[in-house]
Amino acid sequence: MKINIPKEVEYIINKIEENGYEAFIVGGCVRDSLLGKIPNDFDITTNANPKTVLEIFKDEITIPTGLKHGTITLVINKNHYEITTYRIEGTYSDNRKPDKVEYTNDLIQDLKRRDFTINAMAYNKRIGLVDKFDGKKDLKNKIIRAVGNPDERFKEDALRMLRAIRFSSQLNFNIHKDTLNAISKNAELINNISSERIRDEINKILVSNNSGKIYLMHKIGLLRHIILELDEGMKTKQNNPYHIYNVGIHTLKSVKNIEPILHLRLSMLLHDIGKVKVKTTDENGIDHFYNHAKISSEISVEILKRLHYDNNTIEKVRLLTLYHDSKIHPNKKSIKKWLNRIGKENLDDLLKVKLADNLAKNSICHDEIKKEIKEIKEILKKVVESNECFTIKDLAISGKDIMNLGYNQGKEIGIILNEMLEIVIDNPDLNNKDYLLNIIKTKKHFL
Ligand SMILES: Nc1ccn([C@@H]2O[C@H](COP(=O)(O)OP(=O)(O)OP(=O)(O)O)[C@@H](O)[C@H]2O)c(=O)n1
Repeated sequence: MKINIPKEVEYIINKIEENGYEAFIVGGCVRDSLLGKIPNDFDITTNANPKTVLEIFKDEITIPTGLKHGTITLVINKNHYEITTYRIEGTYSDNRKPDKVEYTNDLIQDLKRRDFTINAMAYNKRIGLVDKFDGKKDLKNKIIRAVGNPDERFKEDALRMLRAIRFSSQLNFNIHKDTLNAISKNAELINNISSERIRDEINKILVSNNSGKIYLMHKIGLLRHIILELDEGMKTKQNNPYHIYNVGIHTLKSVKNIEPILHLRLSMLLHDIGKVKVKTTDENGIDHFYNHAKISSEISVEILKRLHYDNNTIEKVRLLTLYHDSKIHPNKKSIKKWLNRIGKENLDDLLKVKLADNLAKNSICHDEIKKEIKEIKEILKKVVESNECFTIKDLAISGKDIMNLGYNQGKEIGIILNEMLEIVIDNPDLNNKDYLLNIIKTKKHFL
C-alpha cells in the first residue's frame, strides 16, 4: 500500500527522522488518500516533543499554534502543516477538551484516542500503513465506527457525535450499531459544545450528497438538542392535496432538490419550520398552514442567530423563507415588482427555492411549476437585458428633483418615488423626467 505524499510533507517527515524521531501523516489525509481523494491538508504526528520540533525546524517559519496541546504549525512556501506530538489525553470533564495533555512515545497510544477507525490510521514511506484499529477494513465496508469504547470517545468530545453523522453523509457510510447506540445515549452532551463548532458540522452535512442523514439525527435524538424546532417539524403531518409527505420528509427532499450552496440548502431546511406552530385542521380533516412562511422566516432568523451564522447568510435565508410561498406571476409587471423588492440575485435564488419546494410535493403540480418557472426566467432575462426601469434609482427623476418642487426631505419623498415607480413599471415609456414631474405637480395630495 503506497500513498502519495507531497514533496514538502516528505521533506518534513525525512527531516524529523534524520534527527532520530518518528513521523507519520495521520488522520483525515490518510483516510482521504486511501479513498482516492485529494486530502484538504496533511497533518503530521511525531514522538518529538514540541520544543524539539521547533529546534529541528529552526531555519523555517514556525508558529506555536497549539503549543499547550503539542501542535506546531510549519510554514513552507506559504503552505501550513500541523505537526503534533503523540498524545495521551487526560480526563475530559467538559466533554470538549482534555483537562491536561500528556505526551507519549507510542504511536498506537496516540491513534487510540482518535474518534473513528477510519481517522485513526498513520502512514509513512518507511513503515507503511499503521492501522491497528482496522480503519482500512471499515473504509472498505463503508462503516463509521468509534475507536474502542464509543461511549468514552463521545464523552471525551461530544462534537464527535455530529462528526459521525457528517462523515456518514459526506462519504455515504453507515454508522456502526454500537457507535449509533452510544450517540443516542449521549445525545444531550452536544449541549456542551459551542454553537460555532456545531454550525460548521451542520454546514458540511447540509452541502453533502447525503443531507437526508439529518433524518437520522432526528431518529437518534440528536437533532432535538440542536434545532428543536426542526425536530418537532419532522413529526408534523400534513394532510392536504399538495402534500404526500410529512413536513420532515418534504423538507429533506426539498434540500436535496436544490444545489449544494449553503444559503440555499439552509433556506430549504428551514422554509417550513413555522408549520408546526400554525397548523389548523378543518372539519374535513384537511390541514391548513396559514401564514406559515412569515413565521418560518422569523423562526429561521432566531435559529441562525443562535448558531452564530453571519448576517449575510441570515438575511438571505430570511428573504427566501419569507417569500418561498408567494406568487410570482409570469408577466413583466410582477417580475419587475419582485426585482424591485428583492433584487436580481435573490430573485434567481427564490425561483430555485420555489422549484425545489414544489418538486418535493405531490407530483400532480410538478409539470405546471416547471413550466411556470421556465416562463418567469425567460421574462426575467428579457427585463434585465432590456434595461427597463424596476428600481427607484432607474427612475428619470430623483429625490432632489422632487425637493426642488418644494417638498421637504423625508418619508414623503420615498412615497412619491415609489408611486412613480409603480407608474413606470406599468408603462416603461412614461419614464421621462418632465412627464413624471408634471404628475407630481398635479397630485396635490402629496403636499
Ligand atoms: N473531535 C475530533 C476531531 C479530530 N479528531 C482526530 O483528528 C484528526 C483531524 O481532525 P480534523 O482536521 O477535524 O478532521 P479530518 O479527519 O482531517 O477531516 P476533514 O478535514 O474532512 O474535516 C481526525 O482525523 C481524527 O483523527 C478526533 O479524534 N476527534
